[in-house]
Amino acid sequence: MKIAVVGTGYVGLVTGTCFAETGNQVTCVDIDVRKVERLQKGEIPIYEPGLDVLFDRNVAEGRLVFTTNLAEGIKDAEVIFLALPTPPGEDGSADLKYILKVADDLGHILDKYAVIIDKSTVPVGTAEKVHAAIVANAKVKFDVVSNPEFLREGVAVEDFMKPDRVVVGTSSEKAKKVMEKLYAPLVRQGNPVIFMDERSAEMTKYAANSFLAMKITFMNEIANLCEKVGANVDDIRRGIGTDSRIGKRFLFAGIGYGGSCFPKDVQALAKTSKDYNYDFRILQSVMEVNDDQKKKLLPMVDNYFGGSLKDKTIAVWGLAFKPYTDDIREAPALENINALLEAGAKVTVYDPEAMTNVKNILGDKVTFCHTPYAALDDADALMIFTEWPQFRTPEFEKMSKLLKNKVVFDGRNLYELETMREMGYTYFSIGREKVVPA
Ligand SMILES: NC(=O)c1ccc[n+]([C@@H]2O[C@H](COP(=O)([O-])OP(=O)(O)OC[C@H]3O[C@@H](n4cnc5c(N)ncnc54)[C@H](O)[C@@H]3O)[C@@H](O)[C@H]2O)c1
Ligand SMILES: O=c1ccn([C@@H]2O[C@H](COP(=O)(O)OP(=O)(O)O[C@H]3O[C@H](CO)[C@@H](O)[C@H](O)[C@H]3O)[C@@H](O)[C@H]2O)c(=O)[nH]1
Repeated sequence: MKIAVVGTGYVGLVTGTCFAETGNQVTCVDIDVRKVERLQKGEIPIYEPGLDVLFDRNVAEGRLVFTTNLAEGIKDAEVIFLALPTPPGEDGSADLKYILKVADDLGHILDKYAVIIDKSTVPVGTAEKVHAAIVANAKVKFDVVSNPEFLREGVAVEDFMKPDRVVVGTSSEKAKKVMEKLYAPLVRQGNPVIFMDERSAEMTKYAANSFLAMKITFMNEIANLCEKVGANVDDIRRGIGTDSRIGKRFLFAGIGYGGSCFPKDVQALAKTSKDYNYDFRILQSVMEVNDDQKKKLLPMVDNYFGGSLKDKTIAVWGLAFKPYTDDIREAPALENINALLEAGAKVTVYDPEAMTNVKNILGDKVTFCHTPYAALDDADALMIFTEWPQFRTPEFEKMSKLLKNKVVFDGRNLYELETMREMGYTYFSIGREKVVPA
């Protein structure tokens, strides 16, 4: 099949590469000239594990090409994916300007039937808006389908190639057949392609993300209560996660959810509810609790240092919003670093993949270090925001020699309380008792 993917970011590049891998001829289109130049040279602009192998193979075999020219990119395409940004507008709603601009362009240049696929996360009613924007100028027939994406960054290739399910919203039999053919190689193990109408497909995406954000937030509230009543949230997680009705995943309490999706999608669903005069109370609480959770460690640090962080040096491990990505959108680390800087602290940081992106925002306001240990040298305390595997079993003896105070503020519950006690650390984590040296 000949496929065009418009927007070559985290979703578009993974979508394009994976569909090339299943034998399709894919052209990825992006307006970012520098990005397209890098892709044409064989460079992947994002860090996404496993993507390079598929990318290299499909570029080498000529199934994956890149252009900045939309008309050239969609020439002869049977399907055209829109994998464009939908950032929050000022009122929290998803901003559709990128999608509707491309839809308008498509209306002028479509010269044969194609299925236009909304892959971006878009509010209910967007497929109709995209249809209207194209039809205003189109000389040919086309269908607009809603096909939300559920991949997670860091495991995007695996999620895309082996999806739990594929959701397709369409009222067109012709488009349905095209979508069945397209996804057949990815659902061979029996995972379903679930067909529904466009509005339900659009809503399914927001329901999934909001539910997961709520699940995490529930555990964060349990964690906060655990601290007060003297219980351990990790035990609670094991105790309830083994109930198959609850499930083991997405129950990890921590420093709040971040990333490019959960925060904006919960906000956008709340805005949709408001637009339809429905008071979606749980969503309001989820957003409020998560905002507080992200700042949770700061008063503990402040208290530890007697109410002033002026001239203290705080080492930070982990900048990305989660491990195995370089993405720092809505990363809890950033908000905390800014607060530390405002309070007069110096900050030294280490992250295996996300430092370049942070450098673009913070410049020389913080010190970037080449190893986790270099960040600890002469620091007054360590804060942890991302559970990169290399932070899980550090050399505690070495850490003790580098740090001025043996104190760790851990937003990801990486260490056993017993270990920290034995090593003589003061250790603050989430939803577990504070460890103080005997
Ligand atoms: N990142 C994820 O994990 C993820 C997962 C599922 C769904 N989504 C949704 O997918 C959509 C895309 O997200 P993303 O993270 O890939 O975004 P992104 O910002 O990484 O990529 C978007 C790309 O679109 C390009 N673009 C903007 N306007 C364009 C135009 N007129 N023509 C061509 N290209 C244009 C940008 O240059 C950029 O490269 C969003 O709606 C997001 O909510 C994201
Ligand atoms: O038990 C957990 C699981 C996750 N998180 C946090 O939740 C955020 C999101 O994590 P994750 O869902 O793994 O990453 P994303 O790549 O943002 O993926 C989410 O958002 C995507 C974009 O819509 C969807 O496609 C995915 O299905 C959905 O999981 C991160 O800050 C995590 O640290 C927790 O705090 N506890």
